[in-house]
Amino acid sequence: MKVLVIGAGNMGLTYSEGMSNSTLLGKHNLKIYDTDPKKIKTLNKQPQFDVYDNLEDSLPKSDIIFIAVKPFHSEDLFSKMKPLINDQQIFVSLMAGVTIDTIKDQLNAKKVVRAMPNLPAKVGKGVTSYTESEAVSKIELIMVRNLLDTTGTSIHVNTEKFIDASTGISGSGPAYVFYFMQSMLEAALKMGFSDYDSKVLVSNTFEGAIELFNQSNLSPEGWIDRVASKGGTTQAAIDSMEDNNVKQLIQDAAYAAFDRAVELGKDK
Ligand SMILES: NC(=O)C1=CN([C@@H]2O[C@H](COP(=O)(O)OP(=O)(O)OC[C@H]3O[C@@H](n4cnc5c(N)ncnc54)[C@H](OP(=O)(O)O)[C@@H]3O)[C@@H](O)[C@H]2O)C=CC1
Ligand SMILES: O=C(O)[C@@H]1CCC=N1
Repeated sequence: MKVLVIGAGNMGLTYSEGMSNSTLLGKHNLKIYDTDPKKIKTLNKQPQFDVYDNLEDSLPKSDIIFIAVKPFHSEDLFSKMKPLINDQQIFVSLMAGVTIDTIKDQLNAKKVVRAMPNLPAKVGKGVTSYTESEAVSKIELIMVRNLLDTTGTSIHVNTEKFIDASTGISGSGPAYVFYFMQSMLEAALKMGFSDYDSKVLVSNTFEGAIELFNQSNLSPEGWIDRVASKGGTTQAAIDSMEDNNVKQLIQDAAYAAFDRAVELGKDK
């Protein structure tokens, strides 16, 4: 099985690294194509990849093709790919918004998997949702899932609505967590802690809370109750968040990302 990754940016390179570290693909079965000469130069120093600066030499002989360019580059890319593809190839799009129908139409492809990963894939802790066009067989879907799982874990969804929805939860989600971290870091700095101490306080608080959550059956609300004493400091913080409608604002943000994913699909 030969795999080609198109676009060696955040996601494309992350997936390439994940797949190259697994035993699924032998040597010279993983190719990367990018248009940026600087990226090509850097990648050429990494022996685990076969690096290409053109589609003619990389695309026709590949079985599974990951597409990891920005959505607004897809139309131009598809027009260049179209004359070089065949009906047996499977195209796995990691792009936000771009629908399976758009890919089938603009690329003239039959077998398409649409996936929504997230950036913790870089450390093997990614979560990817995916769904497929009718022409993708069960065996082919298992092969794709195995590749997706090289970067963490995955969930299969039955409709593309859930790909757009998961963009609002897990795809963009790491940025919401970082936003929360940044806010706490800024509060710690304001209180007078050094950069280093602020980082230690905040990052260990996040890590510890996630670990507690993962090792129990308790909901986040259940854990809040364990932290908060009646009339105490945590209750003061939670009351402040509730008074300011923070929960609703976070939900609104997730829906804004979901809506934007749908909108990106309509732009095509
Ligand atoms: N970043 C994230 O956390 C997530 C991203 N995604 C999706 O992944 C996709 C890629 O995002 P990301 O990795 O962040 O983007 P990047 O801009 O980091 O990477 C895209 C890469 O593709 C290159 N490129 C552009 N046009 C072409 C082309 N025609 N042929 C080959 N390579 C090309 C770009 O080069 P150049 O820089 O010169 O344009 C760049 O190196 C997006 O569609 C996004 O929606 C999904 C989930 C999470
Ligand atoms: O912001 C974006 O559009 C992409 C999709 C999900 C995360 N990054």
